[in-house]
Amino acid sequence: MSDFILTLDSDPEEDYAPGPSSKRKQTKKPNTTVQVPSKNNGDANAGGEDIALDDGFTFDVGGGMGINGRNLNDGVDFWGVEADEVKGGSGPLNVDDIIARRTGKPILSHKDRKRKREEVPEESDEDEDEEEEDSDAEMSLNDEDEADGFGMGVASDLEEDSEKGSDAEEEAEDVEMNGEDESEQEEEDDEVVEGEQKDEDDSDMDSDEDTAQEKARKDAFFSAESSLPASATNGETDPSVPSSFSQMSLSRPLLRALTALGLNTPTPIQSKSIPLALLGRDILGSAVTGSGKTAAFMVPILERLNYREKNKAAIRVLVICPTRELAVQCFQVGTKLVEKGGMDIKLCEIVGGMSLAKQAKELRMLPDILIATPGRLIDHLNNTPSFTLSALDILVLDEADRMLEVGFEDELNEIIRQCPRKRQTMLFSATMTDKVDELVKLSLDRPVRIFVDPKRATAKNLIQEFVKVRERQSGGKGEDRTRAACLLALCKRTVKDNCIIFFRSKALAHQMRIVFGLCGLKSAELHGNLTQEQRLQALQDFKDGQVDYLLATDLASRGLDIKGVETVINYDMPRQLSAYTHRIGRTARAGRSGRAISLVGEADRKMLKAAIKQSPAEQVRHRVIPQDAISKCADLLEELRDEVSEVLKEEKEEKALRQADMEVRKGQNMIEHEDEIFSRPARTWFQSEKAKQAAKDAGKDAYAKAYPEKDAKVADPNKPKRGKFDGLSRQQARRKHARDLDEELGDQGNVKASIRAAKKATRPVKITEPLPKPSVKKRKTQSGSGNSSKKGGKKKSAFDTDGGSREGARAGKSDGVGLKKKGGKGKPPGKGSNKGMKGGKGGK
Ligand SMILES: Nc1ncnc2c1ncn2[C@@H]1O[C@H](COP(=O)(O)OP(=O)(O)OP(=O)(O)O)[C@@H](O)[C@H]1O
Repeated sequence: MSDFILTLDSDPEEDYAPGPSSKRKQTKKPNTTVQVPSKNNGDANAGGEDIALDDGFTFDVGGGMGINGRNLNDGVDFWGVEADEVKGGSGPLNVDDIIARRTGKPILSHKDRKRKREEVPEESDEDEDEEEEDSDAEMSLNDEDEADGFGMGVASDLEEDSEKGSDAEEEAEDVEMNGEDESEQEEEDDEVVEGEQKDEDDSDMDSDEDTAQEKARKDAFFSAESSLPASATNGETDPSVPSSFSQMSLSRPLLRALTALGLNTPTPIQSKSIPLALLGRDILGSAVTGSGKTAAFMVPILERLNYREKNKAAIRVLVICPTRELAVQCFQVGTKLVEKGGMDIKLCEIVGGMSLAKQAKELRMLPDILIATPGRLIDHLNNTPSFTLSALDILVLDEADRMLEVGFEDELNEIIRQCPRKRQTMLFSATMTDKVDELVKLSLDRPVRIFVDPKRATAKNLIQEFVKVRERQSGGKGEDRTRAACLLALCKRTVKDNCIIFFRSKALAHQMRIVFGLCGLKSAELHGNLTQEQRLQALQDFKDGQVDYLLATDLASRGLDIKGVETVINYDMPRQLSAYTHRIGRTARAGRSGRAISLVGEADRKMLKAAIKQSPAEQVRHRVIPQDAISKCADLLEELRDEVSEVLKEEKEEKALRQADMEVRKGQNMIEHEDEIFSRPARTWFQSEKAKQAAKDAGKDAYAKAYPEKDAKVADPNKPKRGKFDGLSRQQARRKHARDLDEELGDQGNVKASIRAAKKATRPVKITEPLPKPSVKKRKTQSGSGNSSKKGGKKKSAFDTDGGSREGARAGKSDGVGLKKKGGKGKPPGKGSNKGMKGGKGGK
């Protein structure tokens, strides 16, 4: 493999043009009525590591209540009150505004900066000078590093990489070897990851290695190829596989719609699955990302609906998607086809975060197709009267492997339970599982497996680059700091726009957005901690080219089809190969080109190997970012540290203000709409609170397994074990030692014990606080205070210090004050006092 991997050793490469005409359109913001987010957003990613910028960071979820005159609110859920009934609001909190306020400069997109330069040439010069100055300033900081020799070692190291780094496997080995001399903490991390990776190996990487038993089960479960029509069973080269939509005997309106949308020739997955789907067969479909799987199920659905009994309204098709964004996108594809074809088919999207009342109203109209996320669908199944799935003919699970994962399991079972047994079921994903155990629960009926080019996991025109991240590259400030510096260097020098950057945690994505803003890079974030409005806005801004970078969690990794995405950057490698495949699949879609750049650190080495293993060698590159660029960015990050904290602080304060404002408005709405709100029956859920919590915990566990905390504590075999005397006082330790010795010596134990006692008696006693020396007589009297109290004397408290038991307890020690040696009778110092106490008892 080594011969095929190119090394890119320099960064400024503006001329790199991943895709022809793939630029996103700069459009005016449309008035859209579609929304996004979800509770089940595939974004089980909360937590995870943070960069070292601010550990105590808490998230802003923004105001989010404001409608702000935008048309985004049609379906937004305000505790059941229609959106237009909610008044006021100040719009979502935008961290860019805070940054602009603090820096006094608006953050412009790459395109806007360019346009500004073109429009006002003089200003443009100024701007350019400014940028130059900035970089000069950074340069000088970097020079200091080089002057102290720090840069040299790393530079030589990188040169070494460049020479030998043409072999990606070697690269992985290299990372592995480097791990050996890392810190203790990192060794701990390694152990955690290795354990996890082993599991992943089982589930994710070796799925194609079936045992004979599993093969037999699959043969029994799946439809035999011979039972399929010739057109569907053979490969792409088979002339009987339809090579055009017109050969599929589709109705005119549908053909018209396909042509209008520019879908002239079916993709391989479409060629193979549409004819079978039209026959009503259950399908398990898999093809690389961006290969047109949505149309592969949407076209046969619409075609079959064209021939339905039109006088009988019913919900006939259900498409389930794991995220709201994906459901919305799927709804849009279906709606466009219906509109362009002028078909009489009603679609309805049922996703979380949108108005329940509005959705209930739409459900009552009995749309033909429902496109839903699981949680909201179940909510309606339980709480919207007369809504049922009893007339369902077709069930589609988009991103089916994700839907089969822990976290969605219970909800999926509940939905399947409510679907009629006799139905057509279609499952699609780029990383589709064909494990029978997972599929049986969907009660498929002899499904047909359509795995297009199963050996190919990624798109043909997708270049995958890997950047090695080493702690010492940022002056030993930690791997996270190096990662952040590498990312900044990449974005400042190479990837100027049309880029999605994936992060393992929401907090990290947010912090990096602030860093980007302070560096003048225009970005938006997309993850589950944002309000629906913020998520929708982020996606729209990115699609419109208003922002250059979309900083996202895995919420955005599946299914999203955003035209013009040229680069995907993995700030950190995901813990599952399927997640990696989906992330990088956001670029190089529908035959276009694209590239994925992954920052690979110590903990990522297994995933790196797996990623390389699943990709053709000619698509894999080793990228080297020049050390001086990394150092400059590391210094810049250090400089920005305080400012980032300040922005976070300001954001938190603003959020608190908005929260208070929101509460007031919420209260007002509650008063205004009290009757309506309280007249509704309480909503129910299919699970008990306990079961819901258990499912949640299972999801969390699965997440924790997939995303182990970096600093998770694991047993370190090198760590010295707890000593047998740890936690014991000196006296207790001596006694224990003596006991052990006695046990060891057996019969001789008594002799040794006497010797020890004699030795001990000759030891000087410690100097302690002098206490009044009580006379033995007095002690005796006091010790017998229990009796004396019976005789009418006041009972002494155990805490009284003027005698009594406490004094007695200390007497042994106080007796010896003044380095007085004890009498050589072998009596330990405390014994006298004990005796005194006993004497008291004896007085009873
Ligand atoms: N027959 C076709 N001809 C040209 N373009 C097509 C065709 N079918 C689909 N496309 C386009 O390909 C792009 C990707 O399609 P789609 O989102 O369905 O891919 P996918 O396989 O579902 O991807 P993922 O696995 O990431 O979910 C879309 O922009 C779509 O318009």
